[in-house]
Amino acid sequence: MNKAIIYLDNQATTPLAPEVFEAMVPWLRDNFGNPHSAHALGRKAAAVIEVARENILAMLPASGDLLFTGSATEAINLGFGTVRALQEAGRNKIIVLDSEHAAVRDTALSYEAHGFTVERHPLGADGIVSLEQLGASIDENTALVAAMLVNNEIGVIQPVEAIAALAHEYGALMLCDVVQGYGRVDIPDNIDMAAISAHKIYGAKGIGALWVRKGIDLPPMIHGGGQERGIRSGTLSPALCAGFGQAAALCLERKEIDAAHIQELADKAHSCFSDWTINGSMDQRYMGNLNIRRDGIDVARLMSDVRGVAFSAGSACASGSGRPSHVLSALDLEPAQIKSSIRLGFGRYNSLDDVEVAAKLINEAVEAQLA
Ligand SMILES: Cc1ncc(COP(=O)(O)O)c(C=O)c1O
Repeated sequence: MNKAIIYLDNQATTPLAPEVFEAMVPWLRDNFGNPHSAHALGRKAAAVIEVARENILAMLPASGDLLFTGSATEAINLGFGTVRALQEAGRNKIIVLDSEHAAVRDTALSYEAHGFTVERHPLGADGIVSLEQLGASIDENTALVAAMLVNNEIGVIQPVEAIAALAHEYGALMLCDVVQGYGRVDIPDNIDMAAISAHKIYGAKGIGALWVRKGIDLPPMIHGGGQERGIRSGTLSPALCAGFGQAAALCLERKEIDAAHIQELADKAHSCFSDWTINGSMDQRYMGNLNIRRDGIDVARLMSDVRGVAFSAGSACASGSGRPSHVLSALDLEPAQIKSSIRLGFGRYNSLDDVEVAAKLINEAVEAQLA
């Protein structure tokens, strides 16, 4: 691991776990069979993919299938395909929370061109959706409600189980982006689809998956050789799948250890950054995410002054766009407060020392700015 830089950006991506690397190597170096070939080499590769699938399914609701994709973004795009059949049944409304990742928000918006109305549902000042307000928006025209489990920018946990129940009351489907929550926060049993990504759970980039409840009509997205039940054709990478499966198995095995470690890092960070204000709910949050603000600071300057710490100014996906974070805007923060916010993301491989040293560097640079 690169120790020259203290890595506190674990929502953008996580380092590869050493065990994941070990699980992938044989499938890159020695076992090159096409998993879709019928001979012994192919069957061996197919078998490792099925073991990976089972390992990933262990932390998802029972009674569903897992389709491998190239990323969570692709999985979300795939899942949205379900609205087509619902449109034929007269449903033409999609509801997404205002804090959804661009993968959900922009996919939803792309359906406006196909006759759907897309509602971006507002949040409370703590970043959590009001179930009462959401319930009033869902109706018999609603095809799909999409809500994320853990927010990538501010770490708040949405009441996904209750959201799915509301969607079901009106016969709508519920898609949950569990990218930041999988392996860390329990996933409710009543959702209909879930998108996950290996590189957020100490796996490799380039692979994600869509979990879909049995019986849901999911139209094919990529046509070709008929892999992944004919829905997502293309030769799977046994190495990426094996790594993803190992990453999931490790998350399950280490769930309590990792959670305790993250809590310890968060406690340390909360005391080191006591002069800052936390953005988003303190009660419903994943502790590995700390989005904080300090009035009057220039975050771009802070990031260039503190080069020894990898952290983020808002969402990594939005950074560089020059636009204010849509999630922080949804919290009703002033533009100046949004501009003075940073995101620190703690992970399995961070130490208390990392947090302490990073906090010292960041706080010193801030004091110099404010002096
Ligand atoms: C909440 C959330 N959803 C979706 C994605 C997209 O994941 P991927 O990089 O696998 O496409 C991300 C990645 O930043 C994310 O944080």
